[in-house]
Amino acid sequence: MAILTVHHVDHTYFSQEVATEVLRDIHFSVAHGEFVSILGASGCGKSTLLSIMAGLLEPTRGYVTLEGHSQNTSIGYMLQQDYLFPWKTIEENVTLGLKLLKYDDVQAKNTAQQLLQSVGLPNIEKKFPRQLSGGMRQRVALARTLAVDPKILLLDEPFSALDYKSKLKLEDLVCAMLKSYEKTAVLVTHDIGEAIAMSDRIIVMSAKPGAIHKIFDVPPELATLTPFEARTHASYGAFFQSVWKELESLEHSTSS
Ligand SMILES: Nc1ncnc2c1ncn2[C@@H]1O[C@H](COP(=O)(O)OP(=O)(O)OP(=O)(O)O)[C@@H](O)[C@H]1O
Repeated sequence: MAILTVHHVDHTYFSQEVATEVLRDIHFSVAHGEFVSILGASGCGKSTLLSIMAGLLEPTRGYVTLEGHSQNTSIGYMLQQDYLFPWKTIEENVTLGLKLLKYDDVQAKNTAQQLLQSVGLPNIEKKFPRQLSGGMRQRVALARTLAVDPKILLLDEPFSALDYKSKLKLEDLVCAMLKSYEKTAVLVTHDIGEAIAMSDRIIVMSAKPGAIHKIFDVPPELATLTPFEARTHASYGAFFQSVWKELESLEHSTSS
């Protein structure tokens, strides 16, 4: 069953009387528990689409539904930067959303402690973001996103600022957490390997204006593995090539 549907969305930015058509007729659904990646060239409108899905931006045409209703409560958003508040402790950062949801202090602290433990960061509640590495901060951001128990997580290149090893480790952690909390996710990325390793389906977007060019089902022998295992599986290379060719064909069609 579809948890989120993007219904024929168009978007045009208007600035200083210049109209830039960024998205055209984007239509797709994401099933409960599914992991979908959106892959496309820089500037093709991926972040714009994610902002529309999160309800942060009103599309020029079309709409988004969450479980059949016009959205947008219960969506978690995780970005390239962790956006932790530097003056708040890790515990305060993770419990912030829970406080807004009127959790009492003890409940909020327990939830934060549990989540920090599951992302491999026990005993850091009283520390401040500046005392943590980039990878640790993104793990805190993941705990904060999951704390409010969103129905769907929207991930906008959350690993791109990390070193390669931290990125691979966080990919595995995110997938494990999504599985254990039975969450649905949509990831925007430039990284074909990351999209293959993490997803069940990959949406390839063309540019100017951004449109859905092709949707790949990730072969089940890869989709059922952890991201790290998928990257080293025998069929990874051939599938990588198919996705790569599709992106290359788009580049040539726009540059010719
Ligand atoms: N607020 C805005 N006003 C006008 N144009 C904008 C605005 N935000 C984005 N754009 C333009 O819309 C297009 C799509 O931007 P968007 O950030 O959605 O693309 P993207 O695929 O996420 O890019 P990247 O992969 O580089 O992050 C770009 O040409 C960008 O310059």
